[in-house]
Amino acid sequence: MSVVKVHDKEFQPYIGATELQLRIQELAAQINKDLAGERPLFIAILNGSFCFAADLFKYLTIDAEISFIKLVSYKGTKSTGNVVTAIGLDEDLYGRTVVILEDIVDTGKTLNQFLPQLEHQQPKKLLIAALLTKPEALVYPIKIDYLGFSVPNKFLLGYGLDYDGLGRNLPEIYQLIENA
Ligand SMILES: O=P(O)(O)OC[C@H]1O[C@H](OP(=O)(O)OP(=O)(O)O)[C@H](O)[C@@H]1O
Ligand code: HPA
Repeated sequence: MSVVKVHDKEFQPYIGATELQLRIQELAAQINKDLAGERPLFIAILNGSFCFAADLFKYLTIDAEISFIKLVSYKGTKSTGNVVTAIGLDEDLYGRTVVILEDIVDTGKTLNQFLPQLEHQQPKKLLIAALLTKPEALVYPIKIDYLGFSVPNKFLLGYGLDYDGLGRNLPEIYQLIENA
């Protein structure tokens, strides 16, 4: 692994492909143990989570379903602020064990705005699996049930994460080199 340049910025290797896969296998093993017999519904939030979702799901050995949604945020009126709606969520969550799949919880804003919509449907359990989180960046507290890595507050790239549309196809995770 070496430094990569995407658009105008340089990124250094941060988490290798093997380390990623080993950690995701550990998360899957824990989920296999915790949710056996519950036939959980995994909801992966696009775009960024597609690599994490695909790999984690392949390591599951229990009965499980998966669905993909896209969140769209737009400016509301001053009184409502940003509103996040889901495109593509067809399943009825009532009484289900639901696991949200995210590549990264950064400020927590996305999930903070979206989770109430899911809770409204009264799932039996609403769990969160996130590959990455940046504790120093978290503004909206989110309880992550299955966490891959806690990382410093630096911009990351690769394994689904993009910089202005590019870099999602890198099989490992890179960190922005500041002032490069
Ligand atoms: O905790 P937050 O500060 O809300 O950041 C996390 C969100 O940001 C990224 O999505 P993004 O909106 O960049 O869209 P993308 O997945 O299509 O890249 C990521 O996939 C999370 O959904
Ligand atoms: O560090 C990041 N990299 C790419 N996309 C992101 N979305 C939230 N945080 C990040």
